[in-house]
Amino acid sequence: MLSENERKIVDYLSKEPSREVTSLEISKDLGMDHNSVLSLLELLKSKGIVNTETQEIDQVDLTEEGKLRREKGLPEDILINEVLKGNQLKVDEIKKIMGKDFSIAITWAKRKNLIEIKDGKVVPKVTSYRSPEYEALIDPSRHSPEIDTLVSRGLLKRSRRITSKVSLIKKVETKDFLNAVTHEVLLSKEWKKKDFRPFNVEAFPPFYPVAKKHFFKLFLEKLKDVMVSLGFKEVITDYVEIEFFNFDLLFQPQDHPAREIHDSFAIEGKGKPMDQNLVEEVKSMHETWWKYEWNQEISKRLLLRSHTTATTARTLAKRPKAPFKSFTIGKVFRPDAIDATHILEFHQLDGLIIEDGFTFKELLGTLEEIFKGIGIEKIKFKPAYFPFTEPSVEAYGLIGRLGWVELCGAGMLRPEILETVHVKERAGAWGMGIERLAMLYTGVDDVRKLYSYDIEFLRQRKVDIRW
Ligand SMILES: N[C@@H](Cc1ccccc1)C(=O)O
Repeated sequence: MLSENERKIVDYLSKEPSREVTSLEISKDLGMDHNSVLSLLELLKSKGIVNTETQEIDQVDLTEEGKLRREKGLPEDILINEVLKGNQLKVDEIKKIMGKDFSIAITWAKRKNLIEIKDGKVVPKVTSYRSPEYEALIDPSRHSPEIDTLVSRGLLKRSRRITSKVSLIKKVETKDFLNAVTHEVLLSKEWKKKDFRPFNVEAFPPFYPVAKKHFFKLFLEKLKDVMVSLGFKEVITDYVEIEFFNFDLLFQPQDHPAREIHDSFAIEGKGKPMDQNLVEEVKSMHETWWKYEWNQEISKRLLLRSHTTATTARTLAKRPKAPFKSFTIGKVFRPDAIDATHILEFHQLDGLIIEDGFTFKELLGTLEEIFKGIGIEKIKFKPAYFPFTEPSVEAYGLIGRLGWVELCGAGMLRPEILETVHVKERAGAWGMGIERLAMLYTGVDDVRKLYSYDIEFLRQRKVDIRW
């Protein structure tokens, strides 16, 4: 049984059965894609209807640059024309006329001995010129010795193409089948005279992939779901931040190396004026405890936030009423050398809990709950240091064959911070990096792949979390 396209080819070949034709001719005459013709011929061959003989033919095609040169002319041709027209032009004048083609034009004109340069002037050595390569560029299918030169100049490229020589070896009745039961077919009673085309019920249907969300986006959304289900409210603030929220409000002194705990991307300009009462409170807190002169100008400097704890600082500045639970997930920016585990912009999740009598133990318990939410059952804590929390810890999770993996930094917000924002209750905070977790759950071994646009790669990704 022949398909409609197979039949078209057989019909075409049957017109002049003794003539040998090529797949390229079939493709051109029947208006079918050449690759489809090749695969249809393979089918016909396997059914013993045609014989094919594969040939490889060399062809040359114009490159993008070649197309341009064909339109505008070769640089040395343009140059020599200008020189002949302009009567001993200076090199500088030629430079102006030729623009960025100047050096290619001079190189080729000299190589071909068309010009010489004397006393800063370009002197022609011929009275007219048109390069033989240009003729070859107009019609690259003619085999001329210039083709090689054009290939080496990057104006033409060679490629090999597979074609087939085809001959019909079996006569087949190409029956005209009915494709469907239509109104006309019924009325004309055509169905009594002709057969219906049999369907191949074993053939695979074409694959139409259903669009889905980017797997990393999906991962971020799942994390949000966990936080929301634990009663945290989402807060979103901007990437461009003032040092006041990235550092000062978090009790990182301006003249202290702690300020350098994150190298950051500075941005030109200054931030808008802020709540001056809060500024005064922060100033006095820094000056009382760190004993230096706090400078408001420094706190106005702009940067790309280096941690999402800046969002927590902004939340605190609004003097939230306890009990209060918030989180943020967003990008942060730190200068670094990019490799499989480092990128300059990555995501963090920061959380904040304010509650009367909230304890350090409760903070650790909350973190355990969050990590359980994303399938990490075993967690341990190690003492750590952050300028804005005391006590501070780092949390580690036991993740499959990877062993203990660092998950986040956390601690009880320092009283110096809570006082400046007039929060009387106690507060816990934490910040965790997201990319590493996402890599663990999505089987990606290079952090850059989390941002991939490669459709094939993306189609194969799954977010594999039991939560
Ligand atoms: N901001 C810290 C993490 C952290 C947040 C909140 C409290 C304690 C630690 C970091 O980026 O490493």
